[in-house]
Amino acid sequence: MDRPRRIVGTSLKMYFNPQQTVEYIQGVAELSEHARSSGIDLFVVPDFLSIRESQKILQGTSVMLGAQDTFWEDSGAYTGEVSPLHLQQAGVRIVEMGHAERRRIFGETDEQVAKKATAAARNGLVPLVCVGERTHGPIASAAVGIAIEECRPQVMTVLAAIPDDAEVILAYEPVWAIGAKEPADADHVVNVTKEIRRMAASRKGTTRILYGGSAGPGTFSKLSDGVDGLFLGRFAHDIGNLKQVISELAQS
Ligand SMILES: O=C(CO)COP(=O)(O)O
Repeated sequence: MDRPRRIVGTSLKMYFNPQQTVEYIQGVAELSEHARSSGIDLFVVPDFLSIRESQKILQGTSVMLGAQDTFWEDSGAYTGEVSPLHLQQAGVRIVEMGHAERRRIFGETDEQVAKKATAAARNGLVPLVCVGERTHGPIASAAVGIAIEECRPQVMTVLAAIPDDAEVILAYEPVWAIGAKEPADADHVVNVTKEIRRMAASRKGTTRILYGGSAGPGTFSKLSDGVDGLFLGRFAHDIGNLKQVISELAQS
């Protein structure tokens, strides 16, 4: 089966203030041509406060703008929430949901993630659904099975909810590998993501699978059997690293 286009992106989480975010987004905009000519899709996910300014900087480039979360209703009395319709109207193309930090700190459930993914797809946005096991099993061989069984409901609840032809991005981010010194072991990631790909094999819509968790330069080449790209955190704060990862995706 043909593999989809490779894709890399980064979420800024809550690391940068608005001024730092603008400067960073300008740096990403300058990578647009490098990504486009390399045949790599590129996205960046600033905080909500910076969405409009980021859109202005990125318009006319090939860089896709993302948001870090969304609500599942389009409008109404939902204090503090952000509408997927309004995100789409603001120029957002990709919406992240179910990140480990939101599951852990804010109690986000598979059912809520599925509702958010449905709302994103309904508004023409691509859901970027983060999945991953919380702890690493003590023995490498058993850890793969444990990870797959923990990821399965996270993936299947979303795939059962969204239209079969909707585009979706699944980011496999083992919770224990987020904020770590190094990414998860490559064999582990490839084995788990191959199984995640099987979970989505019958879908009509494009399904891309990313790896996230302390990823950076040097990570992708060992994972290319399993994933279509990377979802970067801290190691993309240096724009040079993001540029390097784009090159590696094009070469591997
Ligand atoms: O959570 C992540 C991306 O969503 C990964 O973050 P780090 O690369 O900083 O571990």
